[in-house]
Amino acid sequence: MLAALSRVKIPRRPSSELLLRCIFEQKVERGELSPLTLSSVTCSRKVGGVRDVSTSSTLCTKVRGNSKKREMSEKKLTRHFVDHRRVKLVAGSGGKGASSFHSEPRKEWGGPDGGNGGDGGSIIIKADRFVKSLAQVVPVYKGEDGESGGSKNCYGRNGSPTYIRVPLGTVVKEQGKTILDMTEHGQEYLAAFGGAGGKGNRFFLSNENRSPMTATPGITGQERLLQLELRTMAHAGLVGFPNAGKSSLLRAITNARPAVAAYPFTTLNPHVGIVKYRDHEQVAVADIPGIIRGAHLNRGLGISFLRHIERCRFLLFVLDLSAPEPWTQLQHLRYELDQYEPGLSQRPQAIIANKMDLSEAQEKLETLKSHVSQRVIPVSALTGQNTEELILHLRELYDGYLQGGGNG
Ligand SMILES: Nc1nc2c(ncn2[C@@H]2O[C@H](COP(=O)(O)OP(=O)(O)OP(=O)(O)O)[C@@H](O)[C@H]2O)c(=O)[nH]1
Ligand SMILES: [Mg+2]
Repeated sequence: MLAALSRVKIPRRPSSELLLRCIFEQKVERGELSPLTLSSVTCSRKVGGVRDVSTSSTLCTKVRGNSKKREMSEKKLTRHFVDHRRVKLVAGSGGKGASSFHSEPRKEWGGPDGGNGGDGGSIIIKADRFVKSLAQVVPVYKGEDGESGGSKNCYGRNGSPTYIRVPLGTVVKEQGKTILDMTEHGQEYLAAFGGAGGKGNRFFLSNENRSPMTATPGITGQERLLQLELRTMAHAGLVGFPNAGKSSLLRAITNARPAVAAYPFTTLNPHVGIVKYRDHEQVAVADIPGIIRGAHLNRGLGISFLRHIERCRFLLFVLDLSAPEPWTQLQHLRYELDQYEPGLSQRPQAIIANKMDLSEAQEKLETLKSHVSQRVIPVSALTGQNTEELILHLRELYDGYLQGGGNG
């Protein structure tokens, strides 16, 4: 029996992918995980060439690299990238005040000399542009306690503040309510106040009471339970059903390298790529994992990614022209976005008809155009065909956003 079993070949890769996906989806459902990639940003920093619309021939891309390598990187990123954390903060307590009396030879009644306790250390959340994910944030932070006061009027040392460094774009929430948005490098938020130090008996010295015995304990530090949430900060978001070719398109127009494969939910984390223009303007484009019907009810990869779309200034709806009715895809996508946040689908947008290299695409493109009022940009992410028009339109959207008071 065992020998027979050992002869059965079990395909290794598909099962491990399935396992990874199951684990991931379960974690996302439980709200423990909704990773978003850091690498993409790092990738995009590596971009050497400047995007120039007159050199469209360089835009043609192939799906490069071997699939094993890409898969590895995606797994690695899933493991290391964290965009959601619940943290318990307990600020340091104040040190207790001392109760003592000065005494030395020939000066027996020197009076009270108990010093005050030091203040407890506060906990401060600080935005840092060098931090790229919430992976370093631990579940519990305990502030440093203040030291107790001593005799001879010695004051206790204050507890030093504890800093929690978070990436730009982190939203701090308490009981589901947004408290603040960390958008600037160096921005600080005093999240939990340290307790005040207790008073030593010297403090209670008065004309009425020349030898007070009283000394007070320090006050306990503030306790809070906060949620930290990291949202993608990209100008444009590629929104589409799984397999529509979003990742391929990001590869075609930027130097980011998200994984591309012929099965749905290849992309598990948003990737950000940068389109560079000759005048040094840069537009960040995010490849967001595929959205399916019912995503607003947390189906598929669910709500966690709709959260990232919310942050994008404009949307690029990517439609798969090899699908039987690409225009229904668009309706479903809009519906999902609006269910998540009313009006979200009305952001400045472009409709991208992808996979134009396929034979039946041209016909469907005409039908699609008759179904929608917005501009439709036909492209092929695989061959790079017409990505130039997309890049130009992206710039128009970006300029429109800047004129509308955006600060990039
Ligand atoms: N023929 C053709 N195939 C394409 C084109 N763009 C993407 N594909 C193929 O479509 C499949 C899916 O592409 P991806 O870029 O992974 O799609 P995606 O939208 O990122 O998918 P998810 O990450 O699963 O949401 C891959 O097999 C691609 O090679 C295109 O323009 N033409
Ligand atoms: Mg993808």
